[in-house]
Amino acid sequence: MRLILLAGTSFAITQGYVRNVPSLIRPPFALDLSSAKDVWILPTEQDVSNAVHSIVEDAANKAIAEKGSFALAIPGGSVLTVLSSLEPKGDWVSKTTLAYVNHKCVPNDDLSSAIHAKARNMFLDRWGLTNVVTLDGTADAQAEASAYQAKLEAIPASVLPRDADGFPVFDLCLIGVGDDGHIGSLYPGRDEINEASKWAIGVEMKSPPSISLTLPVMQRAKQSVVSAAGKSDKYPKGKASAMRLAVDDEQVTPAEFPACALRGTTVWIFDEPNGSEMPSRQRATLDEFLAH
Ligand SMILES: O=C1O[C@H](COP(=O)(O)O)[C@@H](O)[C@H](O)[C@H]1O
Repeated sequence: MRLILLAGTSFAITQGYVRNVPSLIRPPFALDLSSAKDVWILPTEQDVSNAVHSIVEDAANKAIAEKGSFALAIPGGSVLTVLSSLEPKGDWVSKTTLAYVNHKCVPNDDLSSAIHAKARNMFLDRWGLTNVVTLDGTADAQAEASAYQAKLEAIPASVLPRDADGFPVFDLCLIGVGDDGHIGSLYPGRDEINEASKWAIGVEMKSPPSISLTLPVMQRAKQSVVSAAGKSDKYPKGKASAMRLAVDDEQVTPAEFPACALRGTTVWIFDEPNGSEMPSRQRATLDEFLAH
């Protein structure tokens, strides 16, 4: 892909298409909208869960070996269920700083809608992970987003490194995707996906509102992962069509389907049903994934 910068507007040329991508690109990050390269379709939901567990532990061990700490960002939804069956090995938990990719602006102990309350209940308390960047628990999304960014900025760069553009670089970012293509709380058809300088933003689309990490932060994680496996009450048919749009459809834009903006930077892991609309994609066993 080639990038042409013209009078403050960026055009990405991908596979013969010219796309107008206003202010989304903050060098040196190119928005690569060609098909995602790092896509794994594993046989079962359990395989996907095991693959994510392995990624978390490997990323933690590697980060701790390199810099003595592990900076992890997690979303809500099905990823919480995946993490709830992880039994941490070794002592990486005590060296982990956890942040949320997105979070509703509600009190942190609200078990019905606070990701933090759910995560505590499902695994954080059991793991003993207490070093968590939480919201203040108000309903003011803009103030919460500013405060969240300030809390992230206060984390030393030895724990949460910054890149050359000043953005934080999480060791691992697990990113939730909805079947409308939203990532974190960056929804289709809204301006938030274009945010190119803040680390966290307020999203007042639903009630209660949310905060979300921004696309540049998601893109800059050392490693980022989107997983989709099984079905849920929200997605009784799974997310097969959405995942195909996310990784393979070269016509969709981030404005229409934000998840496609992660193609160049993210590892995508699906079970067979959620990968079923990608018949030409290679299949792998869990062992092959773990050995790669
Ligand atoms: O709306 C949301 O959905 C995503 C995806 O949820 P999932 O249950 O389908 O994995 C979630 O990650 C995010 O936190 C939530 O706000």
